[in-house]
Amino acid sequence: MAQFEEVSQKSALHPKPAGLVLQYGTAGFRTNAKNLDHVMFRMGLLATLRSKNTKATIGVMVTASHNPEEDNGVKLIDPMGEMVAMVWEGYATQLANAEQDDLLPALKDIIKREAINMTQEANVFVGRDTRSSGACLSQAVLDGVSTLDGHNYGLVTTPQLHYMVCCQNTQGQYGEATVEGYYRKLSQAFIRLTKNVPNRTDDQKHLCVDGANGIGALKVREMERHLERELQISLFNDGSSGKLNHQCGADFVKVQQKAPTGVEMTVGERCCSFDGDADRIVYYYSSSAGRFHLLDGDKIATLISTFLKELLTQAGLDLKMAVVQTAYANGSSTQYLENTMKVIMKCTKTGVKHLHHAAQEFDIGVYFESNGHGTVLFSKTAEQKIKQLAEDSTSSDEKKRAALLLQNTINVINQVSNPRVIDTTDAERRAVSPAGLQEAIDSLVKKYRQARSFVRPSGTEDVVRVYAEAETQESADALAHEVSLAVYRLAGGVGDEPKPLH
Ligand SMILES: CC(=O)N[C@H]1[C@@H](OP(=O)(O)O)O[C@H](CO)[C@@H](O)[C@@H]1O
Ligand SMILES: [Mg+2]
Repeated sequence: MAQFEEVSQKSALHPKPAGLVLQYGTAGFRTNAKNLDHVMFRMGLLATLRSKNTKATIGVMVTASHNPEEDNGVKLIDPMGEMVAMVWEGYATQLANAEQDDLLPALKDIIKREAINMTQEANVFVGRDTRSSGACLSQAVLDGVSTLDGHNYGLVTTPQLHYMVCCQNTQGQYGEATVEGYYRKLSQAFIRLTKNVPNRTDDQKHLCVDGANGIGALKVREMERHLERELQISLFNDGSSGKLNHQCGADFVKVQQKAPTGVEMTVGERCCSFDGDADRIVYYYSSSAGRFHLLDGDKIATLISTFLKELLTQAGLDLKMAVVQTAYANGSSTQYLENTMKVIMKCTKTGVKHLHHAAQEFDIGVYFESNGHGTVLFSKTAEQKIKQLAEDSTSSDEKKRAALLLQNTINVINQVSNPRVIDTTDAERRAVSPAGLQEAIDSLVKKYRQARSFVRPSGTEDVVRVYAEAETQESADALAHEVSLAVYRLAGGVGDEPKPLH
């Protein structure tokens, strides 16, 4: 077929370095930008197939999120704005790793397995963050998508591209598939929501935003114009001089537990940080004693679910709400939500797609990773019940007010999303191999008060991650070090022995 001949010719312009092997991990492909041209071209091909296969628009986001500026990556977005289906992650890996001569057979294999009708039209939306390699790499994606079937949105955040894909596939029901449409929908809901907050002070209208020197900075500037001064933003790390994610951004703040470079915090001032593609957020402030307080994903989930629970009670609505976390959630947040707030709690594997799927099982599913990825999902039934109540002329003022606040909350939230020897179970909280590792961790944990620890292979880097929590910082550090040594000993460590953590 002519289509395949064209693929053959074009793929020669995007050659794969022989022997290079990459894996579609938790957040797609991610590595040094120099090694990604062929991957981008091939993801353009794959997104086209996925679009024909689902008869819907598919998104391709070119980003390496919180990683250094020199890196880049790519992730695919499925029709409703969610992460691409798991079996297609496998196809992505096959296609990215096929040597030059094996590309066509690999492509034909996917077409056959999924019984794809090649005459079906395709539509692919492409977006990228601010990395300097992004323009060329998104062009390589578009080379893979036939020119008629692609739309390049250029510079957008990951949540914006998810939103646009979802709008396109719901014929505008979710909103208008443009960046302006995104600002309008979210800012109008925000203004309505905050106007209903009694006695909102000027302090509460002010927010310091660390843009991580990336796309979040550009887009928050654009959005500010729509907020009618209901939110006044002081923007730091706007990309005009600093380097992307360097000494700033959500990951830096979460890991270092301190303010990013460039943000001058006054006591009690509200601050927040995005990551490199603005799909993570963490908040922080400093108390009068100069102590740094972080509001990470665990705290955000706690605040949101408490707020929603209050409104549900006021509205008299019987909706099933759950909070979904991962093994990284601080044990006290889980206990507080479960025992004090009486919220249904779920724990899943690391990675937004796992949390997202678990959250979909409830009328209202609040999900957050500790590092600040997350959102709230409302089922269709929940949305309908809330709408009915808001429009019901016979219900009391209090109920109506609560229902209206819930409605504005739904609209202010962008609901669409965004190795090897060690094997784990129980949402990655226990290791089943290598033999003896879990027992070793259990006996180390027993030595400390209020302690938890687990290990798991990262889904985005070639490392094993060690997590530890305990009553004091010193105990947590000591436990982390001891568990790292056990991993090194029992999982056949290579390279340097692990060093104590800070
Ligand atoms: C401990 C941690 O923060 N892990 C991150 C990280 O995954 P790893 O599988 O741990 O490398 O990157 C993922 C994608 O961005 C994110 O979803 C996840 O939360
Ligand atoms: Mg990110």
